[in-house]
Parts: sequence; C-alpha cells; structure tokens
Amino acid sequence: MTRFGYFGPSGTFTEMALLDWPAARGAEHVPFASVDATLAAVRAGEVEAAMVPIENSVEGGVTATLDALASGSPLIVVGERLVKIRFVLAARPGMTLADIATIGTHSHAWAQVRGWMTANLPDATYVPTLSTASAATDLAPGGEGRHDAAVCAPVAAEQAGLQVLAEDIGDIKRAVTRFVLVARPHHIPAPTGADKTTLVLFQRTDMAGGLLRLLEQFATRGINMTRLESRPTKHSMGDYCFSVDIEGHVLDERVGEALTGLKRVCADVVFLGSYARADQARAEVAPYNSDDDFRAADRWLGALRDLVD
Ligand SMILES: O=C(O)C(=O)C[C@]1(C(=O)O)C=C[C@@H](O)C=C1
Repeated sequence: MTRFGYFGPSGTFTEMALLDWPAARGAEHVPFASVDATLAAVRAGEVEAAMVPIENSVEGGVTATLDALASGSPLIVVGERLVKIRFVLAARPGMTLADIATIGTHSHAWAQVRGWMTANLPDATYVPTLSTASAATDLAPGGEGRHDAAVCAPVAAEQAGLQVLAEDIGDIKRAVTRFVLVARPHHIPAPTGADKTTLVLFQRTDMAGGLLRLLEQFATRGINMTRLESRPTKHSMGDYCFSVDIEGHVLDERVGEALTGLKRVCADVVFLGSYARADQARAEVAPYNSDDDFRAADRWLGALRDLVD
C-alpha cells in the first residue's frame, strides 16, 4: 500500500490537508512528530510523499519547512492545499477558564491567538509543543498533562476526549495555512495552466545589487511572484538565500527563460517543483510574454543564425 507521511500526530491541520489530497485516499497515512522527521522520511524513501505546512496567512513562513527544503538531498513540491484555520481552547473535562494557568500549542498557532489570550487569559503562560494536536493528546487519558489547556483544531480536541472551553479563538477569522505535498524528484506534474513554481535562490556575494538582479529575471518576463522570503544560509552572518514562489510552470517559456537567467546570475538555484495551484487561479501572462511570443522570437533568432557561414 502507498504510504503518505504528514506532520502529525493525528488531528493536526497538516493531516486535514493530507485528507484533502485525492491520491492519498485509501493509502496509509504515517504521522511524524516534526517537519524535519517528516521530510527525512521522504528522503529515505520510507514514504512516497508527505504533507507539511509552509506558510500561514497571519504568521508567515514555516521556517522549519523552508530550511529543510532548501538544503539536503533534493525534494520537490508536487502539490499544495489551503486549509482554513479554526482554533479551539480545550481542556480536560471539568476544567473551567478560571482553572487555566498554562496553555500548550504550536508556536504558529500561539501567534494566531495572542489577542484572544491577552483579552481573556492575560496571566496564562504559553507552553510550546511540537504541534497543535500533540498539545491536545498531552491532555488525553494517559498523556503527561504538561499544561492545563491546548489550542488546537476542533477535531484534535474531540479525538483526545477534551472539553472545548472556547471556540473560534483565532484573532484573524479568515486565517489560512498553505501546505505542500513533497516527494523525491522522480517526476514533475504536467502543467495545468494554473501552476506555481517554487525556488530557492542563493545570491552571489561578490556582486552588488544581488536581490535586484534576481528579481529582474522575473520582472522582465512578466512573471508574478506570490511569495518571497529571505532565510539565513547559516554559513556566515548576513548571508541570505531567498525562498520564492512564482506563477507558472517550468514548461512555460517565460519561466524556462527566467530559470536560465537565474542560473547565470545566482551562485545556486534549487528547483523545488512546478505544481497545480490549490486556488486554480490561472497565471496572468503579461503582454508579449506568452509562449507564442517567446517561440516567435526564438524562430527569428534561429533564422538569423542559420545565415551564418
Ligand atoms: O500543529 C499543527 O496542527 C500543524 O499542522 C502546524 C501548523 C503550522 O505549522 O502553522 C499548521 C497550521 C496552523 O497555522 C498552526 C500550526
């Protein structure tokens, strides 16, 4: 049976994203306690592919995922899912809000409920946990109970047999997290017309205006960027790489040309996949940047070169 990994345990938002992946239906779902462990299992071939969080609309990039994808043996993103984030505050049955002194959850979740906490439990202490669901299972019968309440998904509270003390406690009601399905680079999904490409760009340190030189590769070809984050390379202070999502597929002429341009101006380019967008939004192709425009220009150059003795 095909095995799909995910950042678990059962009850995480990441599991919800995997449950929404049609090819994973009927397959074995294998939870891992951290993003690093999840991606290590993909690299080792223990699972075919795995779902991990990459970006939240309130708190931004999931650095554990960005860093684990940028280095190590190659992996590619083969798809993405968006999950609406709704948090509850849950505790062991019998507890009331007045009993809550410590609250466990994932750091990204805590950042999304800080306002609610300040308004409702200003004296409570935050206890970081590996995931929102692990904060809930810690309170289940047999769990260690290292905190009084968990911030988690409603399903995690239910699975752990907890009582919900407050519902929908996120500060931003329309919060969404984006998850990516990651695999070893055996094949790249075919273009759909509504695709994204993910890259990590390492700038050359011996040239001024490094970031501008990277960005102009996209701008001159009318390519829209949907995410740009800088991450330390961890080699030396001030040395950064850029994690980027752009609209389009590696088979689109304008994307292919941008990639060859980046390969020239960057110290290194890590290609992390071309895949269908979860929102199915088709890329806006700027005037004079369609595949036909690029091919016509190539034909023109080819005809000129054919004249050379
Ligand atoms: O802990 C979970 O439930 C996760 O799936 C991780 C995660 C994240 O890394 O952002 C996913 C969605 C929420 O934004 C909070 C936590």
